[in-house]
Amino acid sequence: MRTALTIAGSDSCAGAGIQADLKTFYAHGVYGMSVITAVTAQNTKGVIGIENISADMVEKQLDAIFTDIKVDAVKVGMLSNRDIIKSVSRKLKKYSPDNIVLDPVMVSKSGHTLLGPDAKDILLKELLPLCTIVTPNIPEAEVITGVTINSINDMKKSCKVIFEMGAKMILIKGGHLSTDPVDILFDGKGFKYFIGKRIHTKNTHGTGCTLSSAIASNLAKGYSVEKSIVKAKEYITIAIQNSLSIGKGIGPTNHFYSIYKKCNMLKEIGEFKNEC
Ligand SMILES: Nc1ncnc2c1ncn2[C@@H]1O[C@H](COP(=O)(O)OP(=O)(O)OP(=O)(O)O)[C@@H](O)[C@H]1O
Ligand SMILES: Cc1ncc(COP(=O)(O)O)c(N)n1
Repeated sequence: MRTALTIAGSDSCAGAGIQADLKTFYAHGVYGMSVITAVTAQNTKGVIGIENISADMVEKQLDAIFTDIKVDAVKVGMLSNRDIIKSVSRKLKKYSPDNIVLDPVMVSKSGHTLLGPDAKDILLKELLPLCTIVTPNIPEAEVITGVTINSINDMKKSCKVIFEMGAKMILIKGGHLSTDPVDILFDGKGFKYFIGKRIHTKNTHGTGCTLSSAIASNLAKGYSVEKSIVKAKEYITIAIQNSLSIGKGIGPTNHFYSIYKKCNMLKEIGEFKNEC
């Protein structure tokens, strides 16, 4: 079985962070593992508290996994502060896994800061160049580049700036556009466009976490970066279409629906015999 590791924060309501990542790995048939960088007290309405894990304990978790188990892909999410970023970068440099997807989480959908203001520079300098692909949303791309994004052209300009900073591949996600969402991939040579239809729902908690861990799952299974994004977009679209009105705020996406659909499909073609 292929394996994937998430290095991210815990979200107590499980719409985003470690919990969303592990659900996504599971739904993709990939063995999921976790290194927790912070514990957040969080629900669909917002973030109530954050307690960071010490950099030393983050390193111990990384050593525990990498000295024992082959990791086919890594997804990196919330990293909180400079010390944690330095530790994660050092260990990823040392163990050098084949595929690293960096979701540069900065602010939650509910507006809470998840990355210290002094941590951005070290993230870009130490971690960005180690990653196969970085997946900022529009506000994150604006903070990284200083380029205001109002159009597809602005997204393309930002991709080029992030490439110049040392990223190998950049996917700027269009969930925050006012139009239909268009995600743009740049590999230093050309652009690819992943065009979606906007699903009108308030329940989009954890969409970025889910997309990046779906990309990591597909990379772990050996798909190319482009194919991994196409398949991850299919997954997130179904998860948003069937998102859940749980709680009073921004509800989570629905991972179960994808598994359920897959099981029924396998049943139909006679390859799934057990109860699903
Ligand atoms: N309402 C929507 N309808 C269809 N696709 C969407 C919608 N919102 C987001 N997406 C898609 O979901 C993926 C994640 O994009 P988004 O811009 O929401 O990331 P994000 O802001 O990092 O998410 P989060 O911070 O909530 O985890 C992208 O592929 C985007 O196109
Ligand atoms: C632990 C953790 N990681 C990431 C996010 C971003 O997700 P969102 O933007 O949907 O709030 C979050 N809220 N919590």
